[in-house]
Amino acid sequence: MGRGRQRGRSQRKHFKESRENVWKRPKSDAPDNNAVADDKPTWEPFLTDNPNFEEYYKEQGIVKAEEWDLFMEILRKPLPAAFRVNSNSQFCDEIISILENDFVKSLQAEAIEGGELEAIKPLPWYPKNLAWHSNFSRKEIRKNKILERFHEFLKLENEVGNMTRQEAVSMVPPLFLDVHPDHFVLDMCAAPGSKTFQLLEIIHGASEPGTLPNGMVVANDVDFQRSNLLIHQTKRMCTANLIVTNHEGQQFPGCRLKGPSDDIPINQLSFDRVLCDVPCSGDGTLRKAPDIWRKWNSGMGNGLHSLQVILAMRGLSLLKVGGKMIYSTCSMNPVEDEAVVAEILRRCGDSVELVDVSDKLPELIRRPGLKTWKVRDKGGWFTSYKDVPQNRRGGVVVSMFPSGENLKDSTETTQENENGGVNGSDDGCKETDNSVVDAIPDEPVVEVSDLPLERCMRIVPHDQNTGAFFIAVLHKVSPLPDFQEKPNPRKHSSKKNADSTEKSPAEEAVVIADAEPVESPVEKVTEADANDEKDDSLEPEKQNTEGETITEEKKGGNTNQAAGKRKVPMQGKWKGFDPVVFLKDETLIDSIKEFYGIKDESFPLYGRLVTRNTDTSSVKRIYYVSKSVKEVLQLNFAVGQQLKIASVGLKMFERQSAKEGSSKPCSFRISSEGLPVILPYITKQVLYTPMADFKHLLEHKSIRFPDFVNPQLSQKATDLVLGCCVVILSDGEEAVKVDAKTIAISCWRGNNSLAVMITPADCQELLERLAEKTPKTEDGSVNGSNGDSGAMETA
Ligand SMILES: C[S@@+](CC[C@H](N)C(=O)[O-])C[C@H]1O[C@@H](n2cnc3c(N)ncnc32)[C@H](O)[C@@H]1O
Repeated sequence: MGRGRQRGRSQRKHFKESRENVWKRPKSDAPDNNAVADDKPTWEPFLTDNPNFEEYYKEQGIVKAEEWDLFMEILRKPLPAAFRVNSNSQFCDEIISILENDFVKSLQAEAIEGGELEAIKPLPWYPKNLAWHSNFSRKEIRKNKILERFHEFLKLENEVGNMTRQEAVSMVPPLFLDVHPDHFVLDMCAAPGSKTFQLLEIIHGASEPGTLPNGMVVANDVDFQRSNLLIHQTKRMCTANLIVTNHEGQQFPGCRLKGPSDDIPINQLSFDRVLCDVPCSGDGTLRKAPDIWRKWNSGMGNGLHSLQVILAMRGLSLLKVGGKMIYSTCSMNPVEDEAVVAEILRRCGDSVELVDVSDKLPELIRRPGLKTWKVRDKGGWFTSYKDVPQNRRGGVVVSMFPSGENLKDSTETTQENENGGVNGSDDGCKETDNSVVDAIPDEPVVEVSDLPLERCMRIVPHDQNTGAFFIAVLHKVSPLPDFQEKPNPRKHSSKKNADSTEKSPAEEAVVIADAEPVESPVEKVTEADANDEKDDSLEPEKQNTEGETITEEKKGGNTNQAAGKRKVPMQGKWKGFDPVVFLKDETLIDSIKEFYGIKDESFPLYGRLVTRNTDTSSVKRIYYVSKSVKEVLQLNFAVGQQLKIASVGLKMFERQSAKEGSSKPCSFRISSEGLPVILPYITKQVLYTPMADFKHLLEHKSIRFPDFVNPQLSQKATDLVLGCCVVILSDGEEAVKVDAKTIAISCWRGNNSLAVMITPADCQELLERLAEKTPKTEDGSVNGSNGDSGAMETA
């Protein structure tokens, strides 16, 4: 059975930031206030004008003068929807085939009606026809009756993890990162997680069923609520190779052990690949988030520049020598793009190169990075830092300019200004030979960078009917200058309080712009939801003699709980975060192994199971972690829990609820999320079921033992021990070898019946896939289901 699907998510909640009416706004927002006040909110299209925006980008020469009108025309049009098929899904080929053979044709008439030649088509630059562009906006797909079947298809496949709706240009950065399955990858600003999902797909790309890659992804985001979107997003992918953390990227801990340790294979946290997809003004997403038209001003980009520089610098310092990092934004603004890349190249000297990737993905139309640009603030335009009056130097910093130098006073010793930008070139950085055209004293100068910034890429909307994006590929060729390796001091914090949810206007715009899930039922997230082992009181952790923070597991009752008080969860020094605890309770682990017939040599459980509760007796969920994640967790314990972990591993076992009943030998059932990974190793509690009974089970959610179509199955089902079992679709009732195409579901063997333990969406999706596999009879009906529900008993 393949990965990339999750059957049985519980507690689905709806994402409150619904983006319905994205192209409408309340009339009260309109500058024309002549509208009569009315209790009823009235809606009108968003304004798609902003003179400041136009003036800014004309002046920057972002596109040639003759292209300007087309650039603006396309920017004002709603963004066509794009989506990706999950390459790890066991139904990947089937989904692509449905797109190619069904929807390409069936939607064409509607596309022609709208003046387009094609309704949907694969993005030519994305490998293996996995990514698709549609000529309909998201709103059209939602509202147009003729597109209803397509809409339902997208919704369902997105929900079960077979597809992801993602803006086309946002799919680009992971493709340039050159990730391999054994890489340790850091996604520094990861929420809501569409690129993390892509990175995980690549990491898992070559794995056989039941095997895990050697690599892993650490997905980090400072914003707790957005991290929960990310957790939800990546749950749709069956992965034990992910840690989600919640740090300011510029402070991301290096977890460096002071001395070598025989027990811990790695002695610091460093990465082969880093994705630094920074917070930005987001004007590349104007077509998707037209409210940015109203909010946009040049201060948004200026205000983020210094944070972007220090995020990128921290990314590079966490990168291994020989590793690669992508710096990307969904902004067109050179102050957030080329100026940041230029500054990090200056700071890193010869240790980092900007990679020329012009020969990669030739079908992707992009433009070279700019070599010259200007800086604007309320005071006007500046072509050089020397022209910036003293009273504007708080907001405009020298690193925003192409030379990165205060040309007039370049010999002066200058200091970091309050925004964290660096004045002058005496910050220990290599001097660059940026040229200055027309550098006559007191005359306006045009600075042109001599750094190879043309190697950066800018994707503009009118080249291929997309949003805009900026991407730079960096290669660390040697250690950074010493002083650049350390995390940035707190004064560079992006927020006063790292855990605060307060946002600058620009960050707010980002949140709106890239909160990808629109109508998908993404969980509404709260801190309590994320730490949803609410009943679990937690033991304070103890320090062992080597300074290791340890959490003790107790076999007895929970004394804190007895006291009737819920303590604030505590993960080492991190308040509000449940602890991460390696499960060491041998009795419990042995009972699981015995019940499902798992041999530890083939599928190690010891050392690979973690919980979020110090008290084993009240653990509700047990997570499985890959060897790579285990090693990072060990290192993290050894360095005093520097990582603030929001989520880790793959939910593998869940305590049976009272509703399900109890199974004496083992009180943990296999979670649908974890099933694909453990399936090849389960030798007990398995029922091999031919198509007719398998479909019957999915259709009716439960079968009473006498009602199996195949009478031998009645006996085999009765022979299972009361409790969780796994039903595998097979040709007969005999065991089959599990492979990537094996279809299996978690079930519950009750007193008199067998019941599925997967969500209705998962049931529906499986039934649709199976209908495609089932030969049709002459009258066109589908074979393999007896259509007779019989009397059912729920678990
Ligand atoms: C452009 S979005 C990232 C989009 C994401 N890479 C994706 O593809 O889904 C930028 C993210 O940076 C986060 N962020 C803002 N400041 C940050 C900081 N100092 N450290 C880490 N993340 C930060 C925001 O919460 C936001 O989720």
